[in-house]
Amino acid sequence: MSAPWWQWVASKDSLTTRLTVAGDIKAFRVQLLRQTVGFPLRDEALALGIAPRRYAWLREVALCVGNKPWVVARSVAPLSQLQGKGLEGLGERSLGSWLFRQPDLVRGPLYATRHQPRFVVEQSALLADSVWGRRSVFQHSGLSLLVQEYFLSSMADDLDLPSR
Ligand SMILES: C=C(O[C@@H]1C=C(C(=O)O)C=C[C@H]1O)C(=O)O
Repeated sequence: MSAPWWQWVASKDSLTTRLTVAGDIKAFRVQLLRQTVGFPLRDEALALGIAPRRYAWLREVALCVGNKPWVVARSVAPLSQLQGKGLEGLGERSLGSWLFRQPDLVRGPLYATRHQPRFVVEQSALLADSVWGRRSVFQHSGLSLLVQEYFLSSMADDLDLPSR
């Protein structure tokens, strides 16, 4: 991985904040693609340490800067752990902004991937064009939340980042 990409992929602070800063005067916006209850994918269940047939909260978003999707993200949490967290009504507000306000937040290791995301295929405007992907599990008062983020080539173009 090139050094400029490492700065993005390996950073453990809020991606929402980083994108807001990098976008400069171009507006940052969370576009909600899907928020639903369902079963996690096998590898997601494994990452969370839960059974694959356990109901989970699934949230998919595009993080847009100046109306262009720079990152697509899918977050997964066991439904039973979400009680009282008030995340159902999050809508187009950033999950990251909420997470990083939690005083007891712990972030697990980051894992990088060159795979394309599997969740946005039906969104033609976002047709998987990921340069790097990553995932990590956040822990906050009994909640384990898997966040998977894929950095898209439109971000590389706008920020003049290398191809990988
Ligand atoms: C984890 C963060 O949250 C971001 C915001 C998300 C959302 O609103 O669903 C999802 C993943 C992240 O890209 C962050 O900002 O670091």
